[in-house]
Amino acid sequence: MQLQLALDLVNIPEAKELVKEVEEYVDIVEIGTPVIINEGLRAVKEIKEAFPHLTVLADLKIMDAAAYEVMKASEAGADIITILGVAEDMSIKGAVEEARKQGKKILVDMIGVKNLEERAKEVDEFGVDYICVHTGYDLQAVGKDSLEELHTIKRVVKNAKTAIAGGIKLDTLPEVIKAKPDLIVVGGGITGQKDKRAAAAEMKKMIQQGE
Ligand SMILES: O=C([C@H](O)CO)[C@H](O)[C@H](O)COP(=O)(O)O
Repeated sequence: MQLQLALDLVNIPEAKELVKEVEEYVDIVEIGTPVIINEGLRAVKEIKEAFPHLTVLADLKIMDAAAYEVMKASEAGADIITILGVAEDMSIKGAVEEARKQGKKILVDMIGVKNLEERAKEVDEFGVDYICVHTGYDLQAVGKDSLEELHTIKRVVKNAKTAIAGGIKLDTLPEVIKAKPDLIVVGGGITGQKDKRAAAAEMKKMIQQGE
């Protein structure tokens, strides 16, 4: 199980400070969609240059023009790029093909997918690297989480790695760990804490103990 730090509500200098604080405990650093909207792919480039040893994920949540956007994120230094599960099959296949050319990986974000079981099976056949269930900020605000959905993809996904994102905190992490996803994405559960390093260290310890 790997731990991904999601950076969403920061600018580039703040992102660098944050990564410096917790890098020892995280496996992947996500440059979140809001950061890319604010700063562009320059954020991916600067973080990869500052931390070349870390795996960097660009959370583009691609919906269209997939091959082109995967190419651009790859050029900026992203190791993993996200596309939406609700995108067209052609787009997801195009993203995978371009990622293979570039030596990168594709994570499919299943946010908003209505028939999760059916779509996860389909997307899994396209050769994607990760399938991620995700409760976005707007549904987190009304108390939703993705634990049930994680159990669903764990059951039906045969090839890709499984991942979960959305509102995971220290107190909800044990239930997530029990379901054994390959990747656990945490944003506010680390970045919103006073002692971010301690939160990341504790999460990493819990994940390692759960393996
Ligand atoms: O993808 C995300 C969200 O859509 C905003 O871009 C977050 O990175 C993801 O939800 C993880 O962050 P937390 O929910 O704060 O853990």
